[in-house]
Amino acid sequence: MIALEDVTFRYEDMVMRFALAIGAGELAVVFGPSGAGKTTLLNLIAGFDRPDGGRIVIDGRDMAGVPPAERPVTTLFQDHNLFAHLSVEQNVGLGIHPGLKLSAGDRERVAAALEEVGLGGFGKRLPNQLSGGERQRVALARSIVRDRPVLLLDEPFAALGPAQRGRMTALVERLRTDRGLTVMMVSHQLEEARELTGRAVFVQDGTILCEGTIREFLAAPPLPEIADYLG
Ligand SMILES: Nc1ncnc2c1ncn2[C@@H]1O[C@H](COP(=O)(O)OP(=O)(O)OP(=O)(O)O)[C@@H](O)[C@H]1O
Repeated sequence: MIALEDVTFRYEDMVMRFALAIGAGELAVVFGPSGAGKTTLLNLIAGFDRPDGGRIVIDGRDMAGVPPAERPVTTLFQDHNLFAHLSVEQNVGLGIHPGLKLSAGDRERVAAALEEVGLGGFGKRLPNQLSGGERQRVALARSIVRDRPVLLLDEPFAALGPAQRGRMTALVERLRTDRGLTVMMVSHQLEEARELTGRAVFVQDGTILCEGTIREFLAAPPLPEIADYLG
């Protein structure tokens, strides 16, 4: 579903180089030190950054020249996901139509997505009338109505407490299995993904240093750098 073939990208003095292949319906947790290039990796896939070399193929299509809005990808960030002056249902509706012109069928899809993330009945509220976790669930509902096969998550739950983070991770996992989504999630807390079946991707100094299953990485970190990082 996602293939990065010798992709290079540079910020002034930092050169990054990524090669990666993720299958349809797979979960990959991307982790590694601050400044390693995790967000850049997601931005390259989403199309917010353009590679200097190499190829990115998503769902069998070369993404060269394809703008973010036309990629089969939706991205959820840590914050800045919602418009403060729009209601919850309007914010979710933006995932279907940027001009808020929603048909009756569209409104049903919005209501169904809000139910799916446990926010049925919250549609008329404004974002400032919600908790941080509820706001991120609204953003997740908007990702759902966009109906793209790839979901990229850049530490979207980092500002939440441990219990809330656990519930959000479980919700993402349910969406992945119910909808067959391919999910890449940046997280500093590999430990919190312990229960998930998926791949761990360790990024350091602008490259993928090592990959394995989440379980293997937690049970026996394959490199001293990873053991150091995990503490
Ligand atoms: N717009 C930019 N201009 C120049 N350098 C940048 C820019 N954005 C990021 N960088 C640099 O690129 C490197 C990788 O940044 P990136 O945000 O991908 O790291 P990260 O692994 O996501 O870090 P964190 O865990 O702290 O969010 C860092 O050294 C950063 O300073």
